[in-house]
Amino acid sequence: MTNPPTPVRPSREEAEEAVRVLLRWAGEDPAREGLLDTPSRVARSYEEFFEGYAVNPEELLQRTFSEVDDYDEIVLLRDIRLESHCEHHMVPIIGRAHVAYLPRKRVVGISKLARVVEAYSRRFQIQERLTSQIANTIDSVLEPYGTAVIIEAGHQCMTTRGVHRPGVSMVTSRMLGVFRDNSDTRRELLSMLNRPGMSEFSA
Ligand SMILES: Nc1nc2c(ncn2[C@@H]2O[C@H](COP(=O)(O)OP(=O)(O)OP(=O)(O)O)[C@@H](O)[C@H]2O)c(=O)[nH]1
Repeated sequence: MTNPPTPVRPSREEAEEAVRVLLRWAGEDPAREGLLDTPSRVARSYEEFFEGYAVNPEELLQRTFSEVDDYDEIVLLRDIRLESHCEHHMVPIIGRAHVAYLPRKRVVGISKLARVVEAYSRRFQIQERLTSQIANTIDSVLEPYGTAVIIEAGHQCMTTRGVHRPGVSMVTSRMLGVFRDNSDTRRELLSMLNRPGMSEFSA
C-alpha cells in the first residue's frame, strides 16, 4: 500500500545538478548571482514536499484509545489542509480533505488522521489514489464500521498551464463499510459536512 522510496536515491549533488540543467533548459544561466543558491534551495524544498516517502502511515495509527466504549457515532475531521504534487506535471495540488470513520472499538488521536493525510500527500500523486490510500489505511488499521474520505482540490496543472481553468476544483471520495453500504449513514456524514463552518472553534 505504501510506495517504497526509489531504491537507488541520487545524491544531493546530482539532484542540484538536475536543477541547474532545468535552469539552463529554461533559458537561464545557473551561474547568475541570483540563481547560485537556487539548486540547494530546490533540493531542500523537495525534501519537505516529498517527506511522505519516509513515513509509514500505518505506524501513525498504532496508538489508539479503547476506553471509549460508549461512543458509537461518526468521528469527522473536516477541512484538513492538503498540499500535494501532481505526478504528471510535478506542480502543486492544493485543497482540503475530510476524513470520517465510525469507530468499532478503538478511536485514534485526531491529529493522526491529519498526519495520515500528510504522509500520503507529501508524495507525487493523483487525487484518486491519494483519496483511496488514506481511506484504505485508516480502514485496515482501525477496523472501524466504516471509513470515508472526501478531497476537494485545485490542480495547478489545470489552473496555471495547459487548459488554464482557474477556480476549477476536483472532488473525489472513497466510502468504505457502512458509509458505502448504508445510505442513512452516508447521508448523515454529508449533512455533517454541509453544516456551516465552525471557524470560531478552530482558532
Ligand atoms: N484523473 C486525474 N487526472 C489528473 C490529476 N492530476 C492531473 N491530471 C490530469 O492528467 C492528465 C495528463 O494528460 P496528458 O495528456 O498526458 O498531459 P498534458 O499533455 O500535459 O495534458 P494537458 O494538461 O491537457 O495539457 C491531464 O488531463 C491532467 O489534467 C489527478 O489527480 N487525477
